[in-house]
Order: sequence, then structure tokens, then C-alpha cells
Amino acid sequence: MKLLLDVGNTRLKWALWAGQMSLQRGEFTHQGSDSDWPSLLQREWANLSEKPDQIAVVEVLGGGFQKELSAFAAAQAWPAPAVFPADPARFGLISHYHQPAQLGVDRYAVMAGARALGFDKAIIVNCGTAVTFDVLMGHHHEGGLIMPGLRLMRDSLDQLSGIHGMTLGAEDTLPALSTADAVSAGCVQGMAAAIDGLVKKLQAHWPDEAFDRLLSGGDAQRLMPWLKQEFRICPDLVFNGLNLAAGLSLEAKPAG
Ligand SMILES: Nc1ncnc2c1ncn2[C@@H]1O[C@H](COP(=O)(O)OP(=O)(O)O)[C@@H](O)[C@H]1O
Ligand SMILES: CC(C)(COP(=O)(O)O)[C@@H](O)C(=O)NCCC(=O)O
Repeated sequence: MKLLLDVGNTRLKWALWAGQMSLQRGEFTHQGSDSDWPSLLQREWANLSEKPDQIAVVEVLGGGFQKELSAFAAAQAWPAPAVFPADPARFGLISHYHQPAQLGVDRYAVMAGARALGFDKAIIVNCGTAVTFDVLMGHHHEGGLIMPGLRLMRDSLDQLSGIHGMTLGAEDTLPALSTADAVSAGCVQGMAAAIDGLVKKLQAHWPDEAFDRLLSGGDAQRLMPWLKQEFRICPDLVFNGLNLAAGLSLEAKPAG
């Protein structure tokens, strides 16, 4: 039984994974690398249904998280967590980034996840704290784009005195007739329009190729209704990819 962890800038997502599916899963928001990890992990896994025999992790926080996770696992007599580095080879991929190790390891995981689900040519949009776009052709990562995610977009407006503290409004108004509606509709519909536009631009860069368009991350469901092009929501791309990578190698760097 594998315990898979996807630790992003906003939330930690985990799944107890058997074969190709999850038996138990959870998620919680955190306050970054300096969070009170011992309490958060203790609370989250107090009722884990089975002891993991392998722990595989992608994380983008750095800082003290890895050490805290290792200490927690050791205290439970669990195996040492294997934290995957941003090395495309560990995910069965080749990256065309100038510095492949600079790409977020979560992005390698979503691409490996797309491969694990049988997609060969795909534009993958992961709607998390940041929105990442990755172009996958076979096992080649052709590059991508990064833009702020929905919460960051809304929070940036919240800094302005005329908007600060505004309640959530209706997302489906156009034109909006109140500040609350204008902010909510502007952010969600604007982000969807940006995603549609950038995916079209990426597609136009390879006019002879047909790409599947995949959507994942915490805001995927919320953005999906506003997208004009056809996307498939693949909610577990990171876990699919991490599961594949964990199978490829049991020798990822031990945490800490
Ligand atoms: N329960 C939730 N708590 C916090 N953010 C949520 C929640 N549900 C959806 N979201 C949205 O999902 C985004 C985070 O998505 P996620 O894929 O978990 O990001 P990350 O991997 O960067 O932590 C947030 O920016 C927010 O807009
Ligand atoms: C772009 C990201 C911040 C996305 O993180 P997330 O939204 O999943 O928390 C992360 O993948 C990252 O730190 N990437 C490094 C830079 C890059 O991928 O080019």
C-alpha cells in the first residue's frame, strides 16, 4: 500500500494507493513550510486505515517540511518517505527546459500521470495556487507557461481599499452590477478566458499536432464550466504520475 503525497503551496493532498486507485484520501490547507507539521500530520493520519509500505512525495515547499515528514514517519514505524527530486528521468520524461531541475516536480508528476492514463500528446493545465501549462509530446516535455491561480488573482484585488473584505459575489454575471459580482465574475471568467487563450496559442505553435486538453488541480471544477474548448478533468494526475514514478524507482532521495 503506497501513501502518495502532493504538497503544493496551498494544500497537502494525500492518498493511500493500491494498484491504480485510492482506498483512502484527504487534503488540508497549510501555512507553508513553517506550518506546525507534527500536529497537522498527526491529526490527518490518526485514522489511516492501513500502514503504508511505501511513501512517495512530491512537494514544492522546501524548508523544514521534509525533515518533519521523516520524523513523523519514523515515529509511526513507517518506511522513510521518498521525496522525488525535479528530475524528469525519475518520471520517465525528457524536459526541454533550459534547466530541467528548475521545473516544479509537481509538473513532472502531472505529465507522468497523463502518460500513465494513456495520453500521448497533451496540453495539461493544472489549476492550483499557480496555474501551470505543460505541453507533452510522447515522453518529451516541450515547455509550458505559469500564471497566478484563482485565489492569488482574487487576493491581489483584495489589497485595494475599494475592494478589501468584499464578500463573494455571483460568478455568472456579465456585465456585473456590483463590486462583489464584478470581482467574482471577473476573476473566474477572466481566468477561464486566459486559459482558453493560452491553450489555443500553445496549440497554434504545433499546427500539425492534435493534443488532448487536460485539466487538474483545486480549481479545475470551478473553471471547467467557463472554458470554451473541450477539456477533460483528470483530478488525480499527480497521484497517477507519482504512482508510476514510485514504481519506476524505489530509490528516490530519502526525506530530510
Ligand atoms: N478547500 C479548499 N481550500 C483551499 N483552497 C481550495 C479549496 N478548494 C479549492 N481550492 C482552490 O484550489 C486552489 C489550490 O489548489 P491545489 O491544487 O490544492 O493547489 P496547490 O497544489 O498549489 O496547493 C486554491 O488556490 C483555491 O483557489
Ligand atoms: C509553478 C509552481 C509554483 C506551481 O506550484 P503549485 O501551484 O502546485 O503550488 C511549482 O510548480 C514550482 O515551484 N515550479 C518551479 C518553477 C517552474 O516550474 O518553472
